[in-house]
Amino acid sequence: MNKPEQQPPEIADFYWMLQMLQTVDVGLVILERDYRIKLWNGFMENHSGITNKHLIDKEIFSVFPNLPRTWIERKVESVFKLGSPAYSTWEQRPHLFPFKSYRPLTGHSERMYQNITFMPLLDPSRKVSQVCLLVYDVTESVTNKLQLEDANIQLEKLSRTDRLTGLNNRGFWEECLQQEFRRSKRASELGKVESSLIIFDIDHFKPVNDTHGHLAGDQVIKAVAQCLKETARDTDFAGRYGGEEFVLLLPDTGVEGAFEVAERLRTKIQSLVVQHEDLELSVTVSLGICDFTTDLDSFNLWLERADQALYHSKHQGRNQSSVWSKELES
Ligand SMILES: Nc1nc2c(ncn2[C@@H]2O[C@H](COP(=O)(O)OP(=O)(O)OP(=O)(O)O)[C@@H](O)[C@H]2O)c(=O)[nH]1
Repeated sequence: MNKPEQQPPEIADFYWMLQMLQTVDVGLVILERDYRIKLWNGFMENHSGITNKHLIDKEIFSVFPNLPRTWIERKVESVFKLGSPAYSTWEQRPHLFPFKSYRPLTGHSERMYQNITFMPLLDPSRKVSQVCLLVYDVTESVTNKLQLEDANIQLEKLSRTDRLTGLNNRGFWEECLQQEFRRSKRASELGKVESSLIIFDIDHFKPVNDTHGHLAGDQVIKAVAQCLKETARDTDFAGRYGGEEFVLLLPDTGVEGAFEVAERLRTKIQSLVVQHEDLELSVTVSLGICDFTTDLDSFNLWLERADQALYHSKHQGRNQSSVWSKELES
């Protein structure tokens, strides 16, 4: 009987190590001092579609001309020079090798996210003779992280948005008002500040609900909100303050400008025709305006004064705009 051929222990070790390098779920690329490829393991073969034997001894930039050469050279040269590893995370560079992402869970991400380590490999005299690039596929954890961030952004947006109208809700809008109040207070110490507030309310809204139902009322609220969105500038802050009460904060706008905006809003809403089933509904609004003045000691007082002006409009017959003045103080 033939005895199985015995191999010297070093050769056997070499084989199992080679198999491990080939099958490990991390990309391994070994580069010589002159950037020739010495190893391109199974992971790299599978994801690039190019086998080790086509790449071996070829200069990496000649086979992958789209690689960021200057960046790689900077990393590799530092490893040769200092003898210590260098790193790159997906946050700095999402990928080095543009491999497709195949993971079913993360199907929406087109490319594999990669963390890269550049490892020095030492020869027997302890000199760095080669550099090994370890390519980690971090797509799954990155995608989870990005999805979580997306969800948080959506949640934050939802938490400050009014469901029915899509306007800023009362809580978030009040935060904006507080901030604008603080900004105006600070700026007023240095010079003149202009900033105004409009609050308005749909006239006789209760009968709309009572006669035509809540859904009809909701349609009217949505249409008024749309007018408000169309009238406000990008730098203004529009919000739904309560049921049929709306607010508009106008930074860098004096009382004359705010009055003009209020009147534009009022006439626009007056000419609205809201379609609900076979009904055509029209409404008007009453508005109150108050500009920032240095005697205001809180944002609440600013709001209160605008509200006093709004009630003046109501008492004067509705469908009109009023500017706050001392005489309106109750
Ligand atoms: N459809 C609908 N109605 C709402 C909503 N929020 C508040 N309301 C209604 O709005 C009405 C407000 O009525 P009032 O405060 O009496 O005011 P008004 O009838 O507009 O009278 P004036 O403001 O004095 O002109 C109430 O009937 C509320 O039920 C909402 O989201 N949808």
